[in-house]
Amino acid sequence: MSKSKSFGLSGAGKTSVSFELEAYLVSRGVPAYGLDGDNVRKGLNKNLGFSPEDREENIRRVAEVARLFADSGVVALCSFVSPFSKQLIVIPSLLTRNDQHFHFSLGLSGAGKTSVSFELEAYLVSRGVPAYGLDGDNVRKGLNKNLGFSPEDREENIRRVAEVARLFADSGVVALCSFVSPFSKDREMARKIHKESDLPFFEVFVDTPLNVCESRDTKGLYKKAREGSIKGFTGVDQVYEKPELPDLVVKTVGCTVEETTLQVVELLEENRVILLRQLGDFLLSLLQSFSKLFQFPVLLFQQLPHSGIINAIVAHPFISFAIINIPFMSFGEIRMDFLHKLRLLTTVTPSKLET
Ligand SMILES: Nc1ncnc2c1ncn2[C@@H]1O[C@H](COP(=O)(O)OS(=O)(=O)O)[C@@H](OP(=O)(O)O)[C@H]1O
Ligand SMILES: Nc1ncnc2c1ncn2[C@@H]1O[C@H](COP(=O)(O)OP(=O)(O)O)[C@@H](O)[C@H]1O
Repeated sequence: MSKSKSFGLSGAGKTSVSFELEAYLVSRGVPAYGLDGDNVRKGLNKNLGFSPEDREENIRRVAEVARLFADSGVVALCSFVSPFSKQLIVIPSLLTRNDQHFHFSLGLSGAGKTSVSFELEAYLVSRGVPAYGLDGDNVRKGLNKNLGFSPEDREENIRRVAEVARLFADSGVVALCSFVSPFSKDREMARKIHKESDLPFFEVFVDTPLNVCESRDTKGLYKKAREGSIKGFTGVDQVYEKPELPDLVVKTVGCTVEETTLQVVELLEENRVILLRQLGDFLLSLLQSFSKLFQFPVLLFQQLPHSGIINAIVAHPFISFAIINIPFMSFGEIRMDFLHKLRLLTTVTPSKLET
């Protein structure tokens, strides 16, 4: 996979080459996403103009976002008019496109946002759902390294994160964002950015009491804040506005990271971001009756929800191959789609299959 960044004069054809390349890569199963003036200057970099300083900041942010994409396994194809050329790292990946969505987890420092987000990312990726965690560690050290913790900087931090998450969602990767995000208006802005693009947005409040966060003091920052060597620390000398209507509230006291994560998984299942567990049961029972009837069904599966089911199917003596493309569909729609595909492959009528 070659590294890619196109530069040139406006109208030189950079964007169309990038689009062609994106389509080519995606059609061959290589996740790729084009970043250009259209999707970056209208969102993430809309507060930048065209002075030399702003152009430099524009490219710096693009390079940082491309790095995040590369880190998530998506080839970033950047088309910009710019004299500041920097090579972008591109990591080929076996991940496939999936439906878009954005998950925003917020809470005090030490609440458990990052732990839950990591666990959730691993859960989703292991099930073939491309996901990538954005947090203070990978964002504040790169894209947002020119921001601090004043209310204004926190607002800009969340705005940029929401814009980057929107790009991730647009590329087909679930963006899992863990930020303290102490101000309601900033969270509302993040929600609005997604709603305007018709992207699902879930706000998860990791509700861990301040005294617990403080006793965890995972980074030793509460101690410093109490001693006064850090100013404006959330929960100590800066306000934390509790979310009024989050999509989910999770607790972390008296339960493990896995248990807390499972509650978020359930939220995503309920909203059909990930497949319902019952789909697996349905497929297995259908396959069993199908193979009983015809001995050699030919089926090809894509994006199976649970690895246990894949193993059970692959191990099945009568099954060689299966096709199901499972996007953002309801259980009933998936069922219809499955039956339709089986009909194409055989002369079996759905009513026969259902018996
Ligand atoms: N003043 C102050 N207040 C709060 N947090 C501070 C501060 N200074 C540094 N840190 C560390 O930075 C992490 C929070 O960054 P965020 O980007 O999530 O903050 S915000 O959403 O812009 O409010 C947060 O990381 P987490 O512990 O992972 O939440 C802190 O470790
Ligand atoms: N159920 C739980 N969910 C999340 N974290 C938990 C849970 N129980 C204990 N913890 C611990 O709390 C700490 C949370 O730290 P971290 O995830 O870095 O928080 P944050 O990202 O909100 O600052 C970790 O040490 C983690 O192991």
